[in-house]
Amino acid sequence: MTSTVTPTRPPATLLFIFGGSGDLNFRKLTPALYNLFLDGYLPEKFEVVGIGRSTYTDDSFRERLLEGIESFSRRKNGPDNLWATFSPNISYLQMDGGDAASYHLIGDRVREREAEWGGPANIIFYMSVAPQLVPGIATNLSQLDFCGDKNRVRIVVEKPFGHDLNSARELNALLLSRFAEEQIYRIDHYLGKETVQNLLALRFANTLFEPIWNHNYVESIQLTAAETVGLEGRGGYYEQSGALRDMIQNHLLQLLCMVAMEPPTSFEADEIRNKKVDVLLAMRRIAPDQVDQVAVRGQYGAGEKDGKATPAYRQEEGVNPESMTETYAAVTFFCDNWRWEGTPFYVRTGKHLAEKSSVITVQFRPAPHYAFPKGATESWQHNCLIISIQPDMNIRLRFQAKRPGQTLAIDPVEMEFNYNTSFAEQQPEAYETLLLDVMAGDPTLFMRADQVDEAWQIVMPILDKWAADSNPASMPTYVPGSWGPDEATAMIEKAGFSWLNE
Ligand SMILES: NC(=O)C1=CN([C@@H]2O[C@H](COP(=O)(O)OP(=O)(O)OC[C@H]3O[C@@H](n4cnc5c(N)ncnc54)[C@H](OP(=O)(O)O)[C@@H]3O)[C@@H](O)[C@H]2O)C=CC1
Ligand SMILES: O=C1O[C@H](COP(=O)(O)O)[C@@H](O)[C@H](O)[C@H]1O
Repeated sequence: MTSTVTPTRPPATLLFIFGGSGDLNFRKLTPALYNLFLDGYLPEKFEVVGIGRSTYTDDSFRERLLEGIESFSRRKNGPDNLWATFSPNISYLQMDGGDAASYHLIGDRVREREAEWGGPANIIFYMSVAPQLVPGIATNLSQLDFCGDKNRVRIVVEKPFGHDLNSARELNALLLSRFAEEQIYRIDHYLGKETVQNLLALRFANTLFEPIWNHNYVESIQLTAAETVGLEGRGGYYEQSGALRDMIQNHLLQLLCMVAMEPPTSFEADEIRNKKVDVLLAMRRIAPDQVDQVAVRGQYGAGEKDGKATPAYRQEEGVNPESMTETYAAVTFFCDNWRWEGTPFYVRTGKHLAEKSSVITVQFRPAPHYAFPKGATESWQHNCLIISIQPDMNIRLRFQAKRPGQTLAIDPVEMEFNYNTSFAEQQPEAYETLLLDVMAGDPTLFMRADQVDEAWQIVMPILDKWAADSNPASMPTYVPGSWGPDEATAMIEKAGFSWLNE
């Protein structure tokens, strides 16, 4: 989060990307770095070193990265082929992250560059590799004599952060035995999205909402992250993960924290993170015998898209034909504190759903009394604040208005704020914001160890209950292109609500 008004350029930075030859760097990291360069945010002295076992020369590596930019960057190559100016700052280091003996190559590179730049630089190690490689790489890095320097050495750890509470604790313990907490940047890319950061502005830069932002006025809150895509070739990963681990334990619980947190007294990283972790600490723990009442899972069945048959999840490549991995999850959470006691938070996510849509809907209570004549309120709907995170980026306030004419009738209408019409600026990608924050040493939008731990504690009873069920017939299914399994509808309707597909 850019806590200063205009970010100053970070100091000289040497960024090593373990997994430089991988998909994440190709699709997200280098495009983000290049956009930062185009916008003038990168340090004047800057180098990226991609690391992997594959064979590349510096030139062939740069060529591959340019392909990624042409395919995936919001700006492509940009004006005047500035890639030709930027790409000499990129090089490739062929090494195996598990081979401790080769880490002197990193030490050599740091010393060379610092000698050339005339002083110490920020050194960032981005772990864009499978999670099982992270402990070994972190251990090997920590042997380098400069890695204890808290002021200028940082490591960035990609998701998934652990597979469950125990493995997350082990990973945190390992990292914290080698690096200080302030050196560890645990990425949750949702927190880098503009519309997610705007939740803080919406809530804490306005007086309008705060008086009614509590259980007295808010009847329920829904958080949805619906995707139309399926596995996109990540069957091997997803089969070990599932919707609850992949999206709810991290992204959606982080969003919930931003919606539910108390006002911070400052924008200091730990102040924001303390307020967020307070929400997690207050969340009602789910007893094993309550799981079926508050959580629903599902798997997509076979379907059709654009006139072509699509396979059921269990027929996807890399997926067990009797898989018990959920591609949809919906959970009812409660936050037991003064502000939110009794207000349910309905959270859901899934693959192959009807729409790509991440949206937060705050539904307010009805007025205590409607004095209008009978029939006038037939079209009445709840007052709602609908916060669209993506792909639409807008905030809508739904309220009632009198329909013009001599008959007294009220209809729901909306006021809308839309990023595209209100602001001329382009939206930076989440990874642009997050990479700039790492370079600037601002951890506000990154997860602290205690946040990760609490989030795992909250979902573990559900994961344990689901893991204990090995009967393939017990997994609810849903039609691709729908809004999920009927069981999810039943869960929310039993409580007197319905899913809002806004
Ligand atoms: N791709 C995405 O969109 C997203 C990915 N992530 C996370 O980012 C991380 C990377 O994902 P992704 O890029 O998709 O994975 P890939 O499988 O595409 O890339 C893995 C990378 O790890 C490198 N690697 C593997 N073994 C070693 C080793 N022993 N030493 C050095 N490098 C090694 C590979 O390089 P080589 O084979 O050359 O050694 C490759 O560059 C994962 O944790 C993933 O969960 C998170 C969110 C989104
Ligand atoms: O972390 C992940 O997020 C993506 C969805 O991200 P978005 O920015 O497109 O909403 C999801 O597809 C993926 O499974 C998950 O690992």
